Amino acid sequence: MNYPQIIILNGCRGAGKTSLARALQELLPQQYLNFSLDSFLQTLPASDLTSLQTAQPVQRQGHDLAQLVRAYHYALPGLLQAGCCVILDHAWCERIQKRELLTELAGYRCLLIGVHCDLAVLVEREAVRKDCPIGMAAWEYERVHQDMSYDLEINTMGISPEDNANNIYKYIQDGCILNAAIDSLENLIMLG
Ligand SMILES: Nc1ncnc2c1ncn2[C@@H]1O[C@H](COP(=O)(O)OP(=O)(O)OP(=O)(O)O)[C@@H](O)[C@H]1O
Repeated sequence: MNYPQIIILNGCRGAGKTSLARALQELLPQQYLNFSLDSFLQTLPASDLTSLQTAQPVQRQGHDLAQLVRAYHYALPGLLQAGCCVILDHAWCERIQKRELLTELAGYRCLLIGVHCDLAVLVEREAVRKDCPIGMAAWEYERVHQDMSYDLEINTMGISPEDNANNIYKYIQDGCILNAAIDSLENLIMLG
């Protein structure tokens, strides 16, 4: 089977991307690494990570969140060139970050998936978490799917991560069409 080299799950914080990524990793016969910005943030000094998660300024010299996001994107071709398959999850909200990600992935077989969930549910899920500032879900909700087109769109409400993973696997087994990453990149370049 012609598996995608990279599966991107783009959706708001709390939409269920990590749960879906884990279910998909278990289901797929091909091994995929689950790689997210959190994989990078976990390498920060613990107190800096706590500051980030509570929307406090990080005082330490050299801290640059935009640089970390760039590093996250730039690391991807290295993983793919080494032969790894990757499930990537994040809420890409800024046009420049969407363009940077998709530029790095041009030329790779990329399955781009939009992960949706109603705002009211996102706000409920956000309220019980301790690792992100309140209000981020609503901010992301307005931006995350802007200017993007997807190969596949899924909703995490009323359907389990395992069932959504099954639907994605079926899409891959049916010889999935992988046009959305390049279509989205062309659109983002045109928008400037
Ligand atoms: N399909 C689903 N149905 C119901 N609840 C779900 C579903 N998927 C995830 N959840 C719940 O929603 C919460 C957030 O899930 P998850 O961590 O997977 O989201 P996320 O999009 O990866 O968030 P983040 O971007 O912050 O890592 C968790 O409590 C999880 O149990």
